[in-house]
Order: sequence, then structure tokens, then C-alpha cells
Amino acid sequence: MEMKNSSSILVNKQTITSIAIGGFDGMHAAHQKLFERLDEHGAIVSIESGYANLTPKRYRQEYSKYPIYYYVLDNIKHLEGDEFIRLINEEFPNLQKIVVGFDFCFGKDRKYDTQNLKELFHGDVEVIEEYKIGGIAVHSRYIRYYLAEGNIELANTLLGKEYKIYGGRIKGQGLGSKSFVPTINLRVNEFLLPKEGVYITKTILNEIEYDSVTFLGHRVTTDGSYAVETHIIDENVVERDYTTQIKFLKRIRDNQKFDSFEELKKQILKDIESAKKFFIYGR
Ligand SMILES: Cc1cc2nc3c(=O)[nH]c(=O)nc-3n(C[C@H](O)[C@H](O)[C@H](O)COP(=O)(O)O)c2cc1C
Ligand SMILES: Nc1ncnc2c1ncn2[C@@H]1O[C@H](COP(=O)(O)OP(=O)(O)OP(=O)(O)O)[C@@H](O)[C@H]1O
Repeated sequence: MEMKNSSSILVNKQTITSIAIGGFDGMHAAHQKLFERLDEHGAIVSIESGYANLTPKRYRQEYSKYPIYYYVLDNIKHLEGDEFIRLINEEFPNLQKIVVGFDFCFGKDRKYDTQNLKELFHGDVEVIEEYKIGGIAVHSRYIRYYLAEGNIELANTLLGKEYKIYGGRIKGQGLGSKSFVPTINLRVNEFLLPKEGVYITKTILNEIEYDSVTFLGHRVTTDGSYAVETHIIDENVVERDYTTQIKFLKRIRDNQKFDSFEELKKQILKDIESAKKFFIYGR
């Protein structure tokens, strides 16, 4: 079923006949609505502001079959409207169609809008009206807000997929397997992390997806430092790969300070039990 994603490195820009333009951090449900309007020789033009933290640049291609071409905002933001269109036409000499959202702005001081785009581009311009789910407009900034609040389910609904982060494996305190349960400790640099607390997650390691629980936050019961730790449920996994992926499904509880290691351990075992129920009986 799944179509292989084309890499922009392998696709000749001459073959491109339609593009969608925007920032596209998140590659969320509304962005996908734009991509649906591309033809089979479509491409994504991603303008990099440097602030992407839902799908940082090098993780974005995973979420579309269309090749993504990146442009640095700082290099193009001084362009007047006609200069921007000239650049686009030079880059994609056979371009016939541009797809953007209702609020798309471009050029110097963001003073050009979709109306200007229609006037300046000699081809088809399709403007997508604001896409909402359950009355909530889908935008990266709202998804960031819901993640920061710990509202994973709503964030995932707006994303149209499970929020996923990538991290590199690091050494923990060495307490986990002795006093609690074994965990994989991660360093996460480029991704927005949801609110502190305990989450039901899936962990992808060595290309296999495991049921897991993940703790995000300051280890207030032990050394107080910030940690991202994931425990893989009912498996003894030998960690081969350095990179680990975590998909967030549901938030279980807040980060808590416990009076003893025994109490924390008891709670961790309860967390694992609720995660298991979730995986068996569904969401
Ligand atoms: C499911 C789970 C829940 C956790 N909940 C808390 C918590 O509420 N408060 C806390 O201080 N630490 C919590 N921790 C983190 C533990 O303190 C941590 O796993 C322990 O310090 C071992 O760390 P290490 O892997 O670096 O050795 C939790 C860990 C897991 C796996
Ligand atoms: N809810 C939406 N409905 C229709 N089009 C949208 C929607 N959100 C974004 N777009 C369009 O998708 C493209 C990429 O937009 P952009 O990267 O600014 O997304 P965004 O989610 O609105 O981001 P942010 O919340 O950071 O402003 C633009 O052409 C934009 O107009």
C-alpha cells in the first residue's frame, strides 16, 4: 500500500509541474490537504524559518511521497512579489500549478498574499480554505501548544498521526534496572518535548516498534536532572541502534516526587499496568 517517498535529491526539478508552498513544520493534517491537490509530478517547497521543532528539516520527508525542496527564509524574504515568482519559475521551469493555504503570505515584509500570487503567477493557483477538525483550526502553533499542555490526543488528531520524536541514546544514572525498571535514556535536541509526565508510547529501536512507557521531566525523586526515559514493556531489548524513536499516544500522569524509591517503583509498575491495558483494550 505505502508508496515510497521520493527524495528531492533524486528528482529533477524540470519534471515538477505543481508545488505546495509553506513552512510545513509538523506535516500535519492541513498540510496533507494541500498535498492532495498536487498532481503526480508534484513537489513541496518548504521555507525554512529555523524554528521547526515538530518535524525538523531532516525528518520531514518521511511524511510525504512528494519530494521536498528547502529554501532558507532569510535568503528569500527580501524579495518583492515578482522576484519571488521569477525565482520559483526559474527553479521549476515547467511549473503549472501552485497550491497554498488561505493565509499564505510571501515576499518582503510578508506584504504579498494569495490574491497577489494569482496575479503574478501565470498558471493555476489553488488556495485551500482553513482546514479544521472538530471546530479546531489545524496549525503547527496550536499543535505545539497542545503538546506543551500534555494534550497528546488532540495534538495527534490535528497532526493526523502520532507525534514522534527522535533521540540519541545516552547513559542514565544506572539506577533504573537496579532500583526501578530498565530504561533507555535519550538526548533529544531538535524536537519539541511534550509536558513533563508519564506517557503511553511506542518505541522504535533496531527498526522494531515496541509498546512502552516514557517518562519526561526532572527526576525529582532521584538526582533532579531532566530526563527522557523509556521503558520497553515485557521485552528485553538489546540496544543496537543509537537513534531511538518515540511515538506519543496518551498521557498517564504528572511528574511526582516520591518519599522513597519503593514508592516510585510501585507507581512505575502501576504505570506499566495501565499502559498494558491500553494496548490490549485499545484507546
Ligand atoms: C514509567 C516511569 C515513570 C517515572 N516516574 C517518575 C516520577 O514520577 N518521578 C521521578 O522523580 N522519576 C520518575 N521516573 C524516573 C526514575 O526516577 C528513573 O527511571 C530512575 O531515576 C532511573 O534513572 P536512570 O535510568 O537514569 O538510572 C519514572 C520512570 C519511568 C520509567
Ligand atoms: N489549517 C489550514 N488550512 C489550510 N491551509 C493551511 C492550514 N494551515 C496551514 N495551511 C497552509 O499550509 C502552508 C504551510 O503553512 P505553515 O507552515 O504556515 O503552517 P501552519 O500550520 O499554519 O504554521 P504556523 O501555525 O506556525 O503558522 C501554507 O500555504 C498555509 O497557508
